[in-house]
Amino acid sequence: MAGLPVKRVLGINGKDEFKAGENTNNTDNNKQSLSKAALAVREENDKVGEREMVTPTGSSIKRSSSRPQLDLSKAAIQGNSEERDPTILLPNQSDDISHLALDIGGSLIKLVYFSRHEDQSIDDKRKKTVKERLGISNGNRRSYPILGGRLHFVKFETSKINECLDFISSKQLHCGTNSLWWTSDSPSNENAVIKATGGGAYKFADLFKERLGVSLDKEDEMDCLVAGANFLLKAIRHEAFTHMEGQKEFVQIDHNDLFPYLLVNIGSGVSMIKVDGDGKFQRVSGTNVGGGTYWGLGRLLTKCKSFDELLELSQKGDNRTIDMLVGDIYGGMDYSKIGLSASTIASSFGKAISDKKELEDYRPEDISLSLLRMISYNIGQISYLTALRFGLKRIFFGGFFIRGHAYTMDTISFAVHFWSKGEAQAMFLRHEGFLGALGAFMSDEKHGLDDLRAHQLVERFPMGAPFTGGKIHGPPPGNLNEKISWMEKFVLKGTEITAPVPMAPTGTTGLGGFEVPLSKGGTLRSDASALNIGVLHLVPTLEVFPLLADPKSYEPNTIDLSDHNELEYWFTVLSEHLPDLVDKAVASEGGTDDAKRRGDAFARAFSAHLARLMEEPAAYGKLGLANLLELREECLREFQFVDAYRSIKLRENEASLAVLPDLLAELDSMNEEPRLLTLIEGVLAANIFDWGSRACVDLYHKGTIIEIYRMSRNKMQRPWRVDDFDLLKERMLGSGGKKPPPHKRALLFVDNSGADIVLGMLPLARELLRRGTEVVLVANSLPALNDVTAMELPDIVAEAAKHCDILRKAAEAGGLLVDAMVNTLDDSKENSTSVPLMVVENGCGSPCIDLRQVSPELAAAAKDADLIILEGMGRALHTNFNARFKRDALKLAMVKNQRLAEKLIQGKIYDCVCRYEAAS
Ligand SMILES: Nc1ncnc2c1ncn2[C@@H]1O[C@H](COP(=O)(O)OP(=O)(O)O)[C@@H](O)[C@H]1O
Ligand SMILES: CC(C)(COP(=O)(O)O)[C@@H](O)C(=O)NCCC(=O)O
Ligand SMILES: [Mn+2]
Repeated sequence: MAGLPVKRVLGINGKDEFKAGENTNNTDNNKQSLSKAALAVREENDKVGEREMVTPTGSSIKRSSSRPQLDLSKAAIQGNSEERDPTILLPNQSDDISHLALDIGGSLIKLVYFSRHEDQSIDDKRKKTVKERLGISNGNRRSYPILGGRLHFVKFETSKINECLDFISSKQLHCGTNSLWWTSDSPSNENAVIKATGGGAYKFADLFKERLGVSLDKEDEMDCLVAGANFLLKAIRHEAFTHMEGQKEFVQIDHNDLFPYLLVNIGSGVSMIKVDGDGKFQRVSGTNVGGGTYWGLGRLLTKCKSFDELLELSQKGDNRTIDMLVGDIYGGMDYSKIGLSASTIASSFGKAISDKKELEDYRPEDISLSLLRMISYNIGQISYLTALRFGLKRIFFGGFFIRGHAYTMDTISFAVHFWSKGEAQAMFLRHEGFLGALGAFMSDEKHGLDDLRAHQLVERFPMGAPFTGGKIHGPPPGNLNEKISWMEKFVLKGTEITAPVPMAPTGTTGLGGFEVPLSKGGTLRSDASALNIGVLHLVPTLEVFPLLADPKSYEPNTIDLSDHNELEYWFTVLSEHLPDLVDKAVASEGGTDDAKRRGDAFARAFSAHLARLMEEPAAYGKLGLANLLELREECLREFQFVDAYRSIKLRENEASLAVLPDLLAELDSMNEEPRLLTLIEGVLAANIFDWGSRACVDLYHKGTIIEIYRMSRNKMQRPWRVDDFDLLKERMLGSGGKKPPPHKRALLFVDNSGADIVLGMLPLARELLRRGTEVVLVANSLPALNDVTAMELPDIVAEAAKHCDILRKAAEAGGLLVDAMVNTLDDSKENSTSVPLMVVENGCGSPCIDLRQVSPELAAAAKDADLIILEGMGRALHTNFNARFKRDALKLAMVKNQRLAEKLIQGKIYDCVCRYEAAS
């Protein structure tokens, strides 16, 4: 292979070939289906109407955008029109059909609203052919009452109900509630009804009628709490967690073993509900000493202006100055006979009776902590006693008193653990205070949420989340421009988002005693930046990959970032990559001022996410490396960078296609056995073209695509670090003169553009086709780094097919060449006898793949597949390295990171993995 003739040499960074910002967008978002990734892209309002798509073959296709069009009628500038970027109000712009439910409590108003874009999926001819081949009917989508959309969570202080009304009004959330919201019926405001629960549904009914013209349809509060909790516990994978001594751990809830449990909702007051099933429950207890008590009494005693201020004070407090401890009574000794340590609180605020001090003589910090401990501990204890009374082992705590606050949760957990002697377990819910609002939302008929399963929900964390998951200050950002302005103003000035998170104290156990909390920073993360619940995307079409050997125990991530060293390492890798990524992203959008501004906002937003996760790795649910890599792509899309590596991909495709004929000729001159080896070597060598790897990007400065490819090939020395080639060879070619039957259908999860797909995976696909194996190329639904997408692949295949009869016939048979003009080697258009070559999208927009959430096309294609080939670091190492399949699986990757090589395969950078696992 070293002698591979090179027809054209294209420089990786050659200026002639690559003009930053050239407008050759062939990767407009995939409008062929509503995959999870495609839905994410539609999240943001995009102003692109029609785009011209230039394919690698040079043909230009007009495609109408899948994005909603803006309704500019009655557009007006808000505020000062002299400003450089004044806010433009689009009163008639409404690309969403919304639906809203409220929980108006004594302290807070919780709002859950649903939005969805029109169903704009387009089934083009090519896609139809693939669907026909795979036996996918369009009918099944209609069986879902909901077509997909997003659930948003917002809260307001009840005392500021006008802000809430303004929010509803500005987002027009009250419109459309009267129409069948899961259909596309046009919204109307006449006799609109909003589902509402909580006391405020009664108290503020007239105000809603007066201000918004809507009636509140009241739902029972307990019904709603239970419905909300049951939904979250069944449908959200990382919803419930334990919190002990500062350690947060997500609990996998088995749907079949959820009931009975005790639900403790700590709002202003506290409700304790024994839950036996959906709609089966009884409010068995409660206490009037709750969140309202802490906030109310705390405000009187400390003069704090807000709940957060009070909570923040507690972090600097020392309750020993005000609480009477066992040691105070026993002269510094434990009362060990009954299991009480000297540091156990004997009497909350007990010291205040014997001292001659007045209120002013106590530090507000100490008062706040004493109060927080008193109330949390008391609730934990009553909860346990209630659980004991009904024989319940599991207690879930909700309500906004908890507010994700480590010390509060630790105190409650401690009480439950202590009194139950470890028998009962306290668990907390990530959507803590939204149970009632969610339940009210679900009480609407035909919402369809009941039927949703965890794999149909994708949680995303856009920077709008401070507004959706947090407290609203002023009008919500209506579009990207407003969001960026907000980021510039607030994120830059305030350091809220990167502010330290309250840490739980370590070593809080003892015989019922607690030490003083060791707060890590002085400040509590402000509510407005508490990004720990995101927007829930409902994607009913997603499916679990059917060939997973054990879907229940499947964990996509190989690298668990709950290990702090690991997190720190990847945090640094991603931070260092950021400036280069921003450059590429900005260039991909023409390098305009607007693109620069968006690039800046993207960098700030992603850095904020990283900082947040460094402080609290489990803030968004269980964190693995795949989540971080996906978050980066989502964040790019949030700031409308559709495809940062577009030009690079095009250039590399072109360079690789130019040398493909020579590679194919050389392969054809080989015997079967060396050919198979050369093909696998080729895949591994070509996997070096990875713009996500720092080491590889440095390498690209040193040569042309073809030089690097050739160098990489030359270094291919067996045995590879993981080398199951002989097993693969035996399965493919047999041994002792016996020829095994070929695989029926292979799924090839492809990775990067350029050499990787053209010189690596396509030749391997061709070999399989030649042997009579159907091939399905599985590619990303949306761009991620330089990964090839399902949209781009048909044109690449069409180009390659010009040079290869096998590929051409198979692509024709697979319906891939329906609209590409292929300069065929064979003019006759006889019916192809070839097995088909097809392309399906995987439903992802990330370098990694979570096989619990794949596109329906991929799931259908998998049914007849008996070989799975996963290629690349993201798909085969960072994720799925340990995944077991029901069919034969081949995992191929070059390890382009020293640390990963050491950790995973005890090797070094550029080592290769060829892991073959026969069906299990
Ligand atoms: N920003 C906030 N303002 C007021 N109270 C808050 C805030 N954040 C958390 N809380 C706490 O949450 C409690 C309200 O919890 P919630 O579940 O909303 O109950 P309710 O439905 O009774 O309002 C308050 O009493 C207070 O202890
Ligand atoms: C993002 C990637 C997983 C993509 O790799 P691929 O799947 O293309 O082989 C990989 O580039 C990566 O892990 N990059 C970060 C590590 C580094 O810069 O060393
Ligand atoms: Mn890749």
